[in-house]
Amino acid sequence: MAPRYTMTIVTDFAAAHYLRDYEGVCNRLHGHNWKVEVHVQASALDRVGMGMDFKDIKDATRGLLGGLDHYNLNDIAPFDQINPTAENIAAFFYSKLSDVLNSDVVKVSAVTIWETDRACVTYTED
Ligand SMILES: Nc1nc2c(c(=O)[nH]1)N=C([C@H](O)[C@H](O)COP(=O)(O)OP(=O)(O)OP(=O)(O)O)CN2
Ligand SMILES: [Zn+2]
Repeated sequence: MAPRYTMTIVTDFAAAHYLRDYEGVCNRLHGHNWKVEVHVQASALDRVGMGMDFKDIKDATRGLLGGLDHYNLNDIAPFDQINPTAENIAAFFYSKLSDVLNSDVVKVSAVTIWETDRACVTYTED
């Protein structure tokens, strides 16, 4: 069996949003403290014995958060064009983090966005 290690970090950001074309109160401006879980898989360890340093995953994720934290997401690309749903936010993080973290042995495997304490979306790709 080939080894597989999954590293997970959790961070968060606060922002406002509203949902376009949505029947319900969420079509009005409101805010969330979104929790962002990033899962990264490695098929081998480095010389230290890590699949990927948590710090590197957090730094990459927080680099993206800086562009969202305390903004109205509807004002910020791509959410000025696509709805800032948890699904679209999860796909956004997955794509951006894959660009900077993926290598021959490491791959972003999933991003989970918790919109509230009781509701989340996980984005993965086959
Ligand atoms: N599949 C999705 N459903 C909903 C999303 C989403 O992104 N993906 N988003 C919303 C709204 O943004 C809303 O703010 C969150 O709704 P909800 O989970 O219902 O939040 P509440 O805390 O108000 O709900 P409770 O009933 O108090 O649990 C809606 N749906
Ligand atoms: Zn909302």
